[in-house]
Amino acid sequence: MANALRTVSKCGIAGLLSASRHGPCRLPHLLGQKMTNSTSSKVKVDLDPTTGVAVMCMQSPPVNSLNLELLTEFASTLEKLEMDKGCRGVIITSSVPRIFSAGLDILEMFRTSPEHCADFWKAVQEMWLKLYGSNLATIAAINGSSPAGGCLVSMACDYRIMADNPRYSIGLNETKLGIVAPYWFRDTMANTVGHRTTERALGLGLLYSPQEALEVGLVDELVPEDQVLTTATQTMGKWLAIDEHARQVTKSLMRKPTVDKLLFNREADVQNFVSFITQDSVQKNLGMYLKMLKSRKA
Ligand SMILES: CCCCCCC/C=C/C(=O)SCCNC(=O)CCNC(=O)[C@H](O)C(C)(C)COP(=O)(O)OP(=O)(O)OC[C@H]1O[C@@H](n2cnc3c(N)ncnc32)[C@H](O)[C@@H]1OP(=O)(O)O
Repeated sequence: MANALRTVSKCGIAGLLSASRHGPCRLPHLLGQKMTNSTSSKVKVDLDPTTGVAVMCMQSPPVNSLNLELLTEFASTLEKLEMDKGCRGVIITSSVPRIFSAGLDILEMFRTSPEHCADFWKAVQEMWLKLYGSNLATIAAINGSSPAGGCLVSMACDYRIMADNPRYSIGLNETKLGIVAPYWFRDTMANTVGHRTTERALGLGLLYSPQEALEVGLVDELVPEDQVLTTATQTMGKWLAIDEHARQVTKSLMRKPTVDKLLFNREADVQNFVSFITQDSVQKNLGMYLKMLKSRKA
């Protein structure tokens, strides 16, 4: 048990699981690597060595849609931070004005090959496993709209602070696209807001205003737009003031069953996604939704 808990503190919940199934946690070469002010194409990361807090900023205009590239970079950045002994907490935010993330990039699932869909879905799984199973304290600084996959990223954090701007929205709106949020999206939401609220939200494909999201517990706090990041930084101090080992093990106890469900069924989940998304009727729905997005501009 003591060994297992030590492994948790290095690798997060997913790391513990990979340790128990495949030997010691992966990517030992990343241990000790320092990341300060590194800039990559779609995720900028700033690690403050004095506080141990990193800010991961999605910077993929126009809408931070989660395509294969952004998802891969997101997951690998998080993995490096996880392995960095100088990092204890991560704040996730966006540099794109008015948008946190538009969710999964629909173009990755529309008229692409089954092989591409499978690779894309593996990247979505990987991002969620790393974030939801992270040992780091994680805060979403939601400084814009956050539909579907954007909402998933937010919910996978330990705490959510959203800009109090009624023009922004957040929620799992998949049914509005004629698609179905998979069970691990649903579980993440149910763990956040409870079963009944999730049932209604998913069934109706609800996108909540910040005030509504606060009321149902989808976000924890609303602040004026220009204070989202500073509030996230202050709040992180509270999470990091808790004994690290106690916080990490408690987080693992809360999240491990949900992480395990996907971790032990990844391949079946990929197959399920590919066979669903490649159906003609689903492709037609995605095509219509894309058309609708474009026609709103005109
Ligand atoms: C068994 C498994 C089943 C499958 C499970 C699949 C789970 C899926 C999860 C998802 O995340 S699906 C994606 C859901 N996302 C949305 O519904 C958001 C759609 N976008 C918007 O509502 C708006 O774009 C916005 C985010 C509110 C921003 O509005 P704004 O007016 O600022 O920008 P737009 O002019 O609308 O968009 C600019 C540009 O970007 C394109 N775009 C927007 N969102 C996406 C997206 N998610 N994927 C791909 N492309 C997107 C939009 O079409 C515009 O393109 P152009 O017209 O400039 O070419």
